Amino acid sequence: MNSAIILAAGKGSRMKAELNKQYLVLKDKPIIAHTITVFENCPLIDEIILVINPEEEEICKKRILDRFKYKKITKLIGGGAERQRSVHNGLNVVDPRSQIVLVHDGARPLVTSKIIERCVKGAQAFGAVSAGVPIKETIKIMTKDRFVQYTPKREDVWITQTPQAFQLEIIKKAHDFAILHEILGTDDAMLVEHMGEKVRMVEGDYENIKITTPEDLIAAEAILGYKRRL
Ligand SMILES: Nc1ccn([C@@H]2O[C@H](COP(=O)(O)OP(=O)(O)OP(=O)(O)O)[C@@H](O)[C@H]2O)c(=O)n1
Ligand SMILES: C[C@](O)(CO)[C@H](O)COP(=O)(O)O
Repeated sequence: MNSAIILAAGKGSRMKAELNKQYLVLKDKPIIAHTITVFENCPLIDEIILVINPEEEEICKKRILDRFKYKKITKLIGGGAERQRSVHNGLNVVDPRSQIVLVHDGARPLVTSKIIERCVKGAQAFGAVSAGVPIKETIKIMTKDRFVQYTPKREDVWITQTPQAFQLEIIKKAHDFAILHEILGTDDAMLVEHMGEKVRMVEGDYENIKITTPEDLIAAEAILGYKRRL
């Protein structure tokens, strides 16, 4: 069986909206509802653990759970001050029978079943994978005083997305390692890297954007509109 931890416990501060960005409407439903629906409809996913801000439990129940009546959400749990803490809280309640655990940003509503499938198969084969896409720009690594240190070769650089998928024992070990060594990462793959384990990149999609700032909402509306016309 495979579990998905969907993260929605952030503050959405960069979105500068009245409401946490997860509950902003994108086309016909809240952002988080788009995200959960993809996992709900993916045959490779058996359970969904939804991680929310406990202060938003009522809004989540009223606007999401009572309205869409998802069958695969087995647990609704509180997140933490950092994304990593939210993931850790999710890991604590994953069904122990799970082989693969996916961690996904609730703020990435344009994820697809195909990306999920690639992540599950990748984690089965390699132990730890992250969705991602090759960069299209040129990247500069800077010094502290903002001078260019060097320019990595474009073919060596990908943009990390989610889902990130892991064999259960690997990701649990990585989070315990991070706590022991006081490592705070911006993604879960980084914690596995810090343990000296390999992480394989699998093909995400340029449309699998993270809705972080207002213009991302405009982009997501446009992508959804375009996809509906296909
Ligand atoms: N303590 C946190 C921080 C983030 N997240 C989730 O992790 C995903 C990626 O984080 P990000 O896009 O940075 O969301 P926020 O932290 O809410 O945004 P901001 O940094 O603008 O406040 C989001 O779905 C967010 O809800 C979480 O569950 N718990
Ligand atoms: C996990 C992630 O989406 C990979 O790109 C990203 O690191 C999340 O960062 P955020 O600051 O929590 O948005």
